[in-house]
Amino acid sequence: MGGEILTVSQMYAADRAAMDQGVPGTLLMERAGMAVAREAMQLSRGRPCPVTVLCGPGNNGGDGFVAARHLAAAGWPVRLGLLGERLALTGDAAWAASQWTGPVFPASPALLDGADLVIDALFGAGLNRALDGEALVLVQAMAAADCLLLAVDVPSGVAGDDGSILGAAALADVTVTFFRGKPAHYLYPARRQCGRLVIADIGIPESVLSAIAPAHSLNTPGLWRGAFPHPRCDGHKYNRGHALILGGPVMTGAARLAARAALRLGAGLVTLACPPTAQLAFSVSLSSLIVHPVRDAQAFARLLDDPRRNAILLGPGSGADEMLRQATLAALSSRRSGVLDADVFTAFANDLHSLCQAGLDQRWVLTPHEGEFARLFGAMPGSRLHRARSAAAESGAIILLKGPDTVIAHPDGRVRLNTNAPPDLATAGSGDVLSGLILALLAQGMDPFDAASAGAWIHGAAGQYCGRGLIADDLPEAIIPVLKQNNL
Ligand SMILES: NC(=O)C1=CN([C@@H]2O[C@H](COP(=O)(O)OP(=O)(O)OC[C@H]3O[C@@H](n4cnc5c(N)ncnc54)[C@H](OP(=O)(O)O)[C@@H]3O)[C@@H](O)[C@H]2O)[C@@H](O)CC1
Ligand SMILES: Nc1ncnc2c1ncn2[C@@H]1O[C@H](COP(=O)(O)OP(=O)(O)O)[C@@H](O)[C@H]1O
Ligand SMILES: [K+]
Repeated sequence: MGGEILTVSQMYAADRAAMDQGVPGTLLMERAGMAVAREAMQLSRGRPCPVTVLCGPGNNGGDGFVAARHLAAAGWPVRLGLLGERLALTGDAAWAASQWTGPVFPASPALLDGADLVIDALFGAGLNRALDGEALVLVQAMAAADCLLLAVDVPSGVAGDDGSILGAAALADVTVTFFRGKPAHYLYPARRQCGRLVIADIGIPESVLSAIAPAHSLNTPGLWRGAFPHPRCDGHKYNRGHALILGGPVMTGAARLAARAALRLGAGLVTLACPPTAQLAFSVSLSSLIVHPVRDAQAFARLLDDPRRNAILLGPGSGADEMLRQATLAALSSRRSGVLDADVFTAFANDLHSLCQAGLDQRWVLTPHEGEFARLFGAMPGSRLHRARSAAAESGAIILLKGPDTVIAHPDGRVRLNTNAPPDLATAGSGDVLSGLILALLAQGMDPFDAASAGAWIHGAAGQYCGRGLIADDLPEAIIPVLKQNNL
């Protein structure tokens, strides 16, 4: 199954396209409900246990009716509660209810008493306003219940497109969705509420995707493996790229981490330009690093006269001063590619305009965390997905918005969501390693959107490899095993 991510309206379009190709809606719902029942049986380890299915007024509820029927047929004692009137059900959901021969109780928290497993089929893609009244009470009761919870499509209360929670959503053990994942399955806070995600095949033909042309996908190696740089057997260090990093006078660790990561990921040479006062600190840190003292931004700009220095990183530990501003503007006007990180966002706070005027475009990757993002782009409304997309469109650059659910956005509207990063990566200097990884790939000529994607994924994989107790210094050392294990 591909890593495309469908918005709610795209999922409805996929349903419609499947029906247009002759797959009846009732069959889609039957398969959806069967997939839910199958997971419910697995969750209860194949041993029949008391199940409560809470069904809502739409097709999510319809899936619940189908799942209830299959569970009951397989010997699970099922109680079914419906929010709303049975006679008010329409379409496929009405059909699904007609196939259920057991009693239909009014949905109420009391139905959860004695259940070992609850199936949350209240609302899925059709949630269009914040939960309140009875619906909110039911979701709160599920959240408080001491039993296994399986969510149909999404935990009810989750907004499918942006991962926000509209009022409340219970923490599911498993969420079963259909055909493809939706943004909420990968974006916090909703991602946490989903538990383990199962994507079930319900017979929607893959071919419907070509007309839908999803702009969002999971960041998987399949997207960029073919473009991943490898050393040529007849090559030399210069055709593996020469990366240039601007270090600063005080926080030298950040640029050192980035440099180490860039060397490990295959940049042929890495030059670190720094104030003369910091030369010693950089020189003793890494023998394979070229250290170049620069007194001012003009001296830094002169390093760009050598066209072999083909990728630039500014920001980590650079110091948010006028020198960084001028060096950044010089780098942008040199028509190279590169990464802007950390102090650049402070030096250009609320001044995206100057970066754009100097030549910011899609050869550049910006890697802010939330705080840095707000510094450069101001307080934008909306989800992280929406904001990263808007910022990419506004700046013309690749935006990699860091966090547990890193969003990588291209100005043309494409978005990749990176989901392999463990929380252990939330440690000082880990972002500097990430910018060094992306820098190395840019230096080796990789397309910037792919370089950002591959860098984020390898960063996550390195985090997983190190596991608990990792510090940022460990990450560059994990690059060799990560590359080996993943045939990169
Ligand atoms: N063939 C298919 O299409 C397939 C679809 N599939 C399944 O369908 C699901 C989508 O179904 P759906 O579109 O019917 O939406 P659903 O999530 O059931 O909710 C709609 C209802 O909820 C109500 N409502 C909304 N917000 C509310 C609130 N805050 N508080 C209270 N009520 C609220 C809303 O009321 P209204 O706004 O009309 O007043 C309406 O009655 C999808 O998630 C998947 O599980 C699968 O079977 C695969 C095949
Ligand atoms: N909870 C988390 N789960 C997974 N990854 C995380 C989490 N928190 C932070 N990260 C990742 O760790 C890195 C931290 O970067 P950053 O905040 O720039 O740190 P620093 O400035 O110290 O280098 C980013 O790549 C971010 O995506
Ligand atoms: K649900």
